[in-house]
Amino acid sequence: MNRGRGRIAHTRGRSPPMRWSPRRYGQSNHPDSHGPDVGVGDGRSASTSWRVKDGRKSSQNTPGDGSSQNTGTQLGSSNNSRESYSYERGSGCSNMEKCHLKQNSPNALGSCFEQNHKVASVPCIEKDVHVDVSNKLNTDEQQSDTVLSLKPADVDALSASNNPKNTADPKMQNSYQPVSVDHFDICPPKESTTITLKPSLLLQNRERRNESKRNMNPFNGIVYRPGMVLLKGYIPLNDQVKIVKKCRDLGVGSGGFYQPGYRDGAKLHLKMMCLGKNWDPQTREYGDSRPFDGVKPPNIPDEFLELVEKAIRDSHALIKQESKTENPEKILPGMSPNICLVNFYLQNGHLGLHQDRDESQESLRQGFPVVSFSIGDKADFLYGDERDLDKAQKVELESGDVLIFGGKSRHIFHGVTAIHTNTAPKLLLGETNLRHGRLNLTFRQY
Ligand SMILES: O=C(O)CCC(=O)C(=O)O
Ligand SMILES: [Fe+2]
Repeated sequence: MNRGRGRIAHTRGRSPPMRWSPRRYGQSNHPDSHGPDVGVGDGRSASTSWRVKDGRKSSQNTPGDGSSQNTGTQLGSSNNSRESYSYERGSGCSNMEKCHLKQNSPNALGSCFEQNHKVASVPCIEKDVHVDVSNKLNTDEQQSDTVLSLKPADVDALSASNNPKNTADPKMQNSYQPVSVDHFDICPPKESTTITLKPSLLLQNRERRNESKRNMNPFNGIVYRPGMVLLKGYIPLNDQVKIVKKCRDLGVGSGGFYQPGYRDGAKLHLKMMCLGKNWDPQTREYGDSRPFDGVKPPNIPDEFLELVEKAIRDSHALIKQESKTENPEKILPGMSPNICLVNFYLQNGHLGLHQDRDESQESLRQGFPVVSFSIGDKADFLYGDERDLDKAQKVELESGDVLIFGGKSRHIFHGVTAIHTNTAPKLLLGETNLRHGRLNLTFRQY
């Protein structure tokens, strides 16, 4: 599925205000509507830690009456940043015919979170626990190793444990949403039966020529606005390969990739792993370990930190040149990252417009930048001063690009609306076996 393609001309972020055309999204009335992005029942079970949410059975809701829905208004009432993702969640389940809960609403914003809307043949007891009986997997699901697989018996068991009467520990009743912690492999080993066609010699040569041109003639830097810089093609291919391999190894280990979700049960449409510190989407706080399994996130590899430092230095040189200022740090402060959020977007992955505001007050006040590495498939990155897609600008981020936003741009709303399948450099795929999708690393200083 390619939801974004062809909507808007790519104009390096200087595009006119965008218009989302609901009709292009089929039955959905909101652009951010999409299908599930978590694998469904392929027989492998995830090591999933289930905790009780609030003991209510969602089957008590009258289908379609909206009573089980969380609304953007509810979420929007808080100042916390990442919850704004939720505003961008779909307005309706794309599988309304089969969806047990029929959580749909004609209202455009935030009325339905498409919480992994798997269709259910048995009553679902949590909004995000649906069981797919359709046996229809989309491409992304087939690629995902992360599986929240529930059989009717599991649902019964969960239903029983979810009943407050059956819950031994009353404290558990307001505890964590289920988190799937099996380790998602961004570079799954090739199956012996898979025939991989090598990229044509012509294509490989073209990529090699581009790569050596790039090495001779460094990056192409663009200042989009004060404090926001894009370093096009900044990360050399061999460094991209190293980053992918490192993230792969860390991602399958302890503290590796998992399927994050919000407190209300909505899932982020990406896999995530934290380095340095843990960021918890359920509390939107940073901590030293992951609340759902107690694991301390791996350290940020030194090579990553060196690259961030260099990118900031080069951005300063660019700002100095463009703004004729002697003090580029005033426009884009430097920083020493101690957090790195690693996201992997499958083909239908995306991230709603949000601000990154969970770092310390001091960090935010100083405007310490977010430094973002893009690797793999291209993505449409949207940004603007308001949480409004119509007013956002778009920039296409490609493998090797580094985007930095700090200073006056630290609080931009930003998000990812589409991943362009099959656009990653073939050489990168050949060297790493990176799956289709996009790897994104954002570095911050707490
Ligand atoms: O994937 C991206 O480019 C942005 C990621 C992001 O905004 C985040 O992790 O907060
Ligand atoms: Fe962000």
